[in-house]
Order: sequence, then C-alpha cells, then structure tokens
Amino acid sequence: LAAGDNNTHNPSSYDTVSLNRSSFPPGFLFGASSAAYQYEGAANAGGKGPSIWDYFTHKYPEKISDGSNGDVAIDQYHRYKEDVGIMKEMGLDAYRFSISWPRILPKGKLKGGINEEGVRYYNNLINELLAHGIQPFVTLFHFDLPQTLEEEYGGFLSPHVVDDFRDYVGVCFEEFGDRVKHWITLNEPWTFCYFGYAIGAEAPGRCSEWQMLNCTGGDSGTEPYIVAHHQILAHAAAVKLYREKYQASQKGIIGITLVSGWFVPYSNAKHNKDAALRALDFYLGWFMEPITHGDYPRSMRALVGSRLPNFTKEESLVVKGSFDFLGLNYYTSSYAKNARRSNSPPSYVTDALVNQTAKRHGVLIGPQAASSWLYVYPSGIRSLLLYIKQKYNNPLIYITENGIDEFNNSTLPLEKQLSDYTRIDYHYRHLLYLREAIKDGVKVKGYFAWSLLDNFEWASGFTVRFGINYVDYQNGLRRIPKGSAYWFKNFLKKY
Ligand SMILES: OC[C@@H]1[C@@H](O)[C@H](O)[C@@H](O)c2nnnn21
Repeated sequence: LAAGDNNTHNPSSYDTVSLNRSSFPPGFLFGASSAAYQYEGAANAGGKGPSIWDYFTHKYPEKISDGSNGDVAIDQYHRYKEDVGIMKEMGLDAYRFSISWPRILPKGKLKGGINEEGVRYYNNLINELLAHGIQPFVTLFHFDLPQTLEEEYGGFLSPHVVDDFRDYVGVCFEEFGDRVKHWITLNEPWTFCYFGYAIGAEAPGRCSEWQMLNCTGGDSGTEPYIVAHHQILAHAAAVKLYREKYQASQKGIIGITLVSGWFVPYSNAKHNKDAALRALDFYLGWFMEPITHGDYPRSMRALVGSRLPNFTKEESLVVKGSFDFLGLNYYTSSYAKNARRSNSPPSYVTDALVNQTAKRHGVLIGPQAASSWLYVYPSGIRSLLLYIKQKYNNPLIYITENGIDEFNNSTLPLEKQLSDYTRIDYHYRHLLYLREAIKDGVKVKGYFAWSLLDNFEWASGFTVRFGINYVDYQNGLRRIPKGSAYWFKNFLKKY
C-alpha cells in the first residue's frame, strides 16, 4: 500500500480472507458506536428532562435539513434488546453508546433529583450487552446538555458547569461503574464548540451576528474558546473524581474522544506545510495539547492572543495527563492552504489562517460521500495516527468512530438501498491502513464503526444514512442488515 493510495478497490477485493479479525493483534476490540440523542427517542418519556437538542430542534426546525428531531429517533429506548441481538449476530466485541445527562438528572443538577427510570434503562442496556458478551464503552456527554443548565447559566459558557458535570458523572460511576470499564468523558469537544458556538449550525446555535447565520446571539471570536476551556476543565474534573474515588475498586479506564481529519499541504511550499500543522493544532491540539502538556498549542496562543483563556497552575496540573486513553474519531481529510488575515471581525473560523479545500488543481482528495464534509481518504487515518504517536507520547488509542453515509433515498428499490459497497470499501480500506499504523507501533486497541444503525444525523436529520444496518423509517423503524453488516459478520468470525 503506497502512502496516499486511495483508489477504491473493485468489490471482489473485499474478501475477508486477506483481511479479517485475525489480521489484528489478539484482544483487539471491534465495535460500533452510537449516541443517546441520535438513537434513544423517548425524548419526553421515562422521566427524562429536556436537553439543548430537544430545545434546538423544536425551536429552530429550519436549522435541520428535513425539520426532524430526536423525539422518537430510532427508538432504541424501547428496542435495545433487538439491537443488542443485531450486535451479537454481527459478532461485535463492544458497543459505544452515550448516557443522556438529562435522562439521569432531569433538572441538570444533582439536587434536582436522580431519575430512577433513567438509571434503570441504562442498567438494562448494560446488563443486556454483558449477557451477550459485548463490552459497554460509555460516553458521558455527546452534545445533549440539560436545557435547564443552558437557561440557568449558559451551560458550557459558565464555569458552573464543571461542578454539575462532576456531580452527574459521579452518579454514573456510582450506578454503572461496577460493570462499565471504559469511560469517555466527552465526545468531540471540537464539534460542540465549532458547530454550537462558532457557526451556530448546531445546539445551542450561537455565533456572531455579523456572520448572518441566524444565530440566537454569541461571539464566534470568544465563545468557542470559553466553551472549550470549560469542556476541558469539566473533563479533567471527571477524570480526577474517577481516579480518586472509583478507579482503584472498579478498575476501569477513562479517556476523551477527539475528532480530527488529516491535512495535506496544498503544495510543498513552507507556508502551506505550516498551514497544515496549524490546522492540526486548531482541530486536535486545542484539546490534545492541554491534556498532554497542560496548555494550549503555541500556534493558538500566538494567533488567538487574549481571546484564549488561561489555565491556573493548579488547573494545568489537573488537566495535564487527564486521560488513560484517547478515543479518536476519523472520517476524512482535506488540503490545507495558507490564508491571509481576514478583515472580518475575529472568529475561530478564520483564526488559524488556513483555507481547507477538498480539491487541488481541480482534483478531489477523494470521492465525496453524502455529507458535504466527507471525502474518502483512507491513508489519512494512518498519517493522523503516526502524527499523534510522535507528537503526543504514543498514547493508548481506540478509534471510536469511522464511517461513511449515503443519502436517504426511499424512491430506490430496497435491495438497492441495502447494497452499500461504498461502505464496505470505506471500512475495508480504513482497516487496511489501521493495520499498517499498528505495524508502525501506534498503540491502537480497538475500532468502532459509525454507526450500528441509521440514525438522526444532527443538522442533516434523517436525510443521510450512516448505518451498517438499515432503519426503515417508513415501516415501523424495522432494522434490516445492509451488505456491510454481512461483510462485518464475515470479517469478525472467530475461527
Ligand atoms: O457525522 C457523523 C457522526 C455523528 O453522527 C456523531 O454524533 C459525531 O460524533 C461525529 N463526529 N464526526 N462524525 N460524526
């Protein structure tokens, strides 16, 4: 495999003889990922309180491609036993899901009371997984903040969120920690800060007025950095609590899931190579640098200046080293080109002085998926992993998301909708490069496909499908395996 060889194979090359579970080290975990708001439904049932996503989708339906929401989603709240059966049938070792904070604490704060029905639901799900030999990987926050905290103090814009997050995760460690041995504090703080506070395309929908993006208020030049700072402090507080009060007895490990693409310099010119490195700092280093070395990247300090918050000495000591493993979400890559200072007011969007493009001299970096940001570039997963190994002391890593989507096109015959060669090709090629990275000495211990089932794709609603298994939105949300589910079943066979 030449580096950068991203051509797609013909379908016959997806044999699971040359590439299968035994191509990876013994004990390597294969799983699939999900998130509460995208899967559960029962948004106003079972004692659950509202999240900012319940509020956002109902208040601004025009911000969702099809005006849909997660009220019912794909109803995993009622169908989790069937879904665990699908995981078992595929031969998955693990399932990554998130706990909905407002399903556990409907008022957001511990003093508002614990929702015992919510605790019962997650106990049932965890017990069902373990009864089928599937390990639960639990994300504590996947964007669905309790709406009460947003209204009371602006959610992650306020330092108050740190104490409330610590109380919430303490309930989860207490209730589920005897059986959950892999904890992820936050999913993708970059996504939450960028889409929620820089461009306002996702909850809570904030950004600068001058960007004319129909935001509810906000400042794209300061709020993404304030929110990121409080996410990092909340993450570190959760890890500190786990390590001081639970880890010795429960013997689990705790980490954070970060997302990044790989960035290919638009040319070999130094200013474009530097632009690619700045992009990695502003996407990944924004969080990876503090939890590894205790402060933000030098490039961010230089370019963001006084708009970038500071850690106190004590905070820096708690943040530094606050992870046992890194969850890494990889989907795509882009070209990075040096950009001049923009003459618009400051914004996270332009601070890095980088133009990202999917095209170079008229040629795409890779085939485009349904989502406009997703271009297939499998060698990028290896390049990114080698970069992390070298820059961040070779951490323990789980690939917690990797996947591709197609458009929801119910006019196509069902068997056409189910034959997802593109998805088989995507996972096949990323797994090939992942195996190369492991041979290069990167400490990757697991791979989770996004996603087990088609689901609510945030601002894209149900217009795109990421599932390895199809969900029939027109026939009672019935689950049907796509071609990729059969491929994974063969790939995962234990001989
Ligand atoms: O867009 C597809 C998926 C979302 O559905 C997940 O919720 C999110 O964690 C993510 N990060 N990158 N890509 N994804």
